This record gives sequence, C-alpha cells and structure tokens, in this order.
Amino acid sequence: MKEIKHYINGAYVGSASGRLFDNINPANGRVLSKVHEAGREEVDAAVRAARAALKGPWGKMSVEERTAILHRVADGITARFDEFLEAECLDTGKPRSLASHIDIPRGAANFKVFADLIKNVAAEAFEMATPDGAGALNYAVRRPKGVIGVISPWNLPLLLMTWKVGPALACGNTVVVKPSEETPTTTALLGEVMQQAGVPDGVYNVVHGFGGNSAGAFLTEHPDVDAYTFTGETGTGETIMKAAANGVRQVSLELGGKNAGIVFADCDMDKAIEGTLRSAFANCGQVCLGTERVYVQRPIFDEFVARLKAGAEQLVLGPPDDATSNFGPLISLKHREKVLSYYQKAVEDGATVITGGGVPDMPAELAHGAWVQPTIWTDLKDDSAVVTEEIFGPCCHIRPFDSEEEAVALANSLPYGLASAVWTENVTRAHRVAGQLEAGIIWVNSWFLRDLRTAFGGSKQSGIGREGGVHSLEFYTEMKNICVKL
Ligand SMILES: NC(=O)C1=CN([C@@H]2O[C@H](COP(=O)(O)OP(=O)(O)OC[C@H]3O[C@@H](n4cnc5c(N)ncnc54)[C@H](O)[C@@H]3O)[C@@H](O)[C@H]2O)C=CC1
Ligand SMILES: O=C(O)/C=C/C=C(\O)C(=O)O
Repeated sequence: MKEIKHYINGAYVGSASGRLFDNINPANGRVLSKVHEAGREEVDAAVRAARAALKGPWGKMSVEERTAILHRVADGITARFDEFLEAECLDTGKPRSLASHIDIPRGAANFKVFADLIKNVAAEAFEMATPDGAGALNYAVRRPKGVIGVISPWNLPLLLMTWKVGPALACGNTVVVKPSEETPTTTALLGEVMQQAGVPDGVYNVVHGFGGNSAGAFLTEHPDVDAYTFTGETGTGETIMKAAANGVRQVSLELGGKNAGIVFADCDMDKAIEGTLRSAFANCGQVCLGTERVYVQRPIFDEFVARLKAGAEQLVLGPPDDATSNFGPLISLKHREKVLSYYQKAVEDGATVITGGGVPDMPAELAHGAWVQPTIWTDLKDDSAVVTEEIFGPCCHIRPFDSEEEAVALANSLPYGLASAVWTENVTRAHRVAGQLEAGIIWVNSWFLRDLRTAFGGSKQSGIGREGGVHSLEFYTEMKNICVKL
C-alpha cells in the first residue's frame, strides 16, 4: 500500500511515532493510501526548516530568480498534469471534467500570476516638508513576513493550497502546509515538483494529520510561525485565530458561507438556470462560494423551480473515471451524515422536496461511496436551520420574493457574507443591488468567474482579510517605511 510522508527540508520523511491513517476514496470507500500523522516533533522540524531557509539561498535570491523558479513550479505541475489530475480525482471523487478545467490549471496559474505580480508592483513614496526647508523622503519597501502556516481544506485541495503557497513564496516567505487529512496527495506530490524546479530545501514543507490535537493544532500553536492563512469552517477559523493571538500573529481566514442567489423576473432565464445549477451542484455542492439559498421573483418562481428541478435531475452521478459523469460523491461518509441530517431536518421542518432528498442507488462497486442526491426544497421558513446554516452539500432552498428591497433584506439576513449571485438584465438594478449586498464577492449574471487579480474573501463571519492580486501581497509581506531626512 502506498504511503504518504511529510515533506520536510527537501526530503520525504515518516513520523517518528509510526502513526498512519487511511486515505479513503470517497467514490467507493476503499483505502487509497496510508498517511503519516505528524506529531509535535515533525511540525517542529518543518517550522525549523522553514525558518532556516529564510536565511539560506531563498532569502538571498533576487525577485527575478525567485519568480523564475515559481514559473518552473507552474510548468512542473502542467508537465505532470495527468498525475495531479488522477491524484486529485481519487482523493475527492470529483469528475475529471471539473478537475481538469478548474483544479489543476488553477494550481499552476496560482504560481504564475503571483510571480508576475510581485515583479510589477510599485511601493508608495511620499515627499514631505520639514521646518528647515530641506524636506524628507519616505519610501516603502516590502519584506517577506517570514514563516507562513498554511492550513487548507479538502474541497479544492490543490487549488486552495496553491492559492496561498503561490503568493507566499512569490513574496519570499517560506511555508509549512497542513493539507486536509481527507486529501493529502497533491500537496505531497507538489514537493517533487518544487525539488525539480529548484526551490531550495526548507522553503516548502508539508506535514500531514488532523486538526485538533494533531498536526493542525500543533502548527497553529507553534510559536515560531509568523502568520497563518486558512480556508475552512468558521468554527475552525475561530480556533486558529485564538491560537494565533499568542504572539500576536496575523491571520487570513476564508470561512463558511450560506450564499444567496437573487433571480429577478427580468433575468435571462437560460443563463440564470445554468448558473444556479452550477452554483448549487458543482463539486457536489462543496464550494464555499456555492448558492444554498435561491430567492426568485414571484412571476417566474414556478417556471424557475421546474427548470432547476429538470436540470438537477439531468446530472449524471458517477466516479471520476466515468467520462459521462458530471457529479461525484461527497468527500466522506462522515460529511454525508452531516448533509443527510439536513435532508432529514428539511422534511421535519415541512419542506416540499422538489427533487432528491436521499441517497441514490449506485452500482455495487460504488455502494460504499459517499453518494448523495442533488436536492432542491421549497416552502421552508426563513429561520429553518436548513436555510440559515452552511450545509456544504448539493442542495438549495428556493423561496419567492416580491420586491427588490425584500430580496436584499433576505440575502443580508444571516451572519455570513461570502458571495452572492444576482440575475437580472436591468443594469441599473444590478449595480444597485450589488452595492447593497453584504458579501465580499458579488457576481452579476455569472458565478465563479475568477480574475485572480481581484480581492477575494468574506465579510461578517465569512472571513477576515482579502487575498488575490495586491491584497495577497499585503498579507504575505511586511511593509516597511523608510524616512530619509534630506
Ligand atoms: N472551503 C470551505 O469553506 C470549507 C468549508 N468546510 C466546512 O466545514 C465543515 C467541516 O469540515 P472539516 O473538514 O472538518 O473542516 P475544517 O474547517 O475543520 O477543516 C479544514 C482544515 O482545517 C484543519 N483543522 C481542523 N481543526 C483544526 C484546528 N483546531 N487547528 C488547526 N487546523 C484545524 C483540518 O485538518 C483541515 O486541514 C464542512 O462540513 C463544511 O461545512 C469544510 C472544508 C472547506
Ligand atoms: O479561489 C478560488 O477561485 C476559489 C475559491 C473557493 C473556495 O475558497 C472554497 O470553495 O472554499
């Protein structure tokens, strides 16, 4: 059986404790590999390696040399595209069509974009007057923040991990990554690519394990990490923030959502249906930006519900190696329990189940997989847990509204504020509504259209800080003002 080891100081190493855990294929429940679980000892070794590497060749490189290496990392991912694709699909069960268009290409792009950005970004300068008339000149320089702890989730493993590692390395930092215990493989594989691309030892380190009382907690409690970047559940974000408060370390948190889609009667119905289908069901609903609450203006409500139902029922469930499938399993049986508990709650709360609501019949070889039906409900009250809590599954509740004000109030009614989608052909209304929505990302007549130069992150309990473009540079560098008296 294949073993997945930590990658520390440029070498793959096992755990001193010898503790291993199973990496399960969620499509069929079989064990894919055995993963070494890091103890404090391995986490400490990884942090020490990262600290030392800041003072080694990496810290002395020019921006040009560093960014040339990051381009080679991106090219290395592309050269081994099929290996990354296979690993990501086995770990997550997601369709190849999805991972080959989004996850793996973004893994490479995340290095190129930030390598190019760091070369071209200017820093500020201010001339100031002084009483003696000679003046002074202030100018800013950016310096790496230091050792960055990266804690990444399982839904878009390579994409979200490199979204943090790409800019962190472009800015000259070193990293210790703790990938999700559910999806360790592509993060481990990236170590080989880093080595071949000429990334010095200790710059990219990986420790495997779980969250609480395991590698995740050991990393966030480690006093020699300078900052943390995390994507995942809001509660986990709170725990990490508390740990980071010791020593006043900075955090960038991209957390949960319960995102609203608002569909006006003047929308282009074909586009709204296509976009809402993707936003509710892509990646089996396991995208933090996904739409779990759909508000539809009353004149088109029945037609919208009927068409979304038809679209959901056309999804083809199947494992990644089935080229006809476009809908995979959830990440694990444990996560399926959580999603099914909301399916049950919806019925208890009086929902009309428009489609789905349970576990599909799958062929015998997939019977132990984490399969669940795409599900649509109507008729729930606004305070039902199904409508207010993040489910992170392939499901949405559709509710009618009458006025624009009502739709905005409903969308803004929860403590989350990650993303929203607005569907209307009225440009004035689109701008007006987008301006009022309390969310970090608003899509108008689209969903998951990503320009990596833009600010990305959540408001309210959906996160702290923004990454993307220059915002990533803000987080991953320390800006220093130098004031020269002339
Ligand atoms: N992208 C997103 O927004 C994601 C949201 N979720 C949400 O979170 C729910 C629970 O899923 P989990 O995998 O348990 O998410 P999680 O937020 O607990 O896990 C994400 C990462 O954090 C690590 N982690 C967990 N506890 C930690 C701790 N105390 N200290 C340091 N690191 C820790 C995990 O090992 C993993 O690498 C899901 O049902 C979903 O609602 C989960 C994954 C991604
Ligand atoms: O950076 C992106 O394009 C995608 C981000 C998606 C998430 O953060 C998520 O699903 O957790």
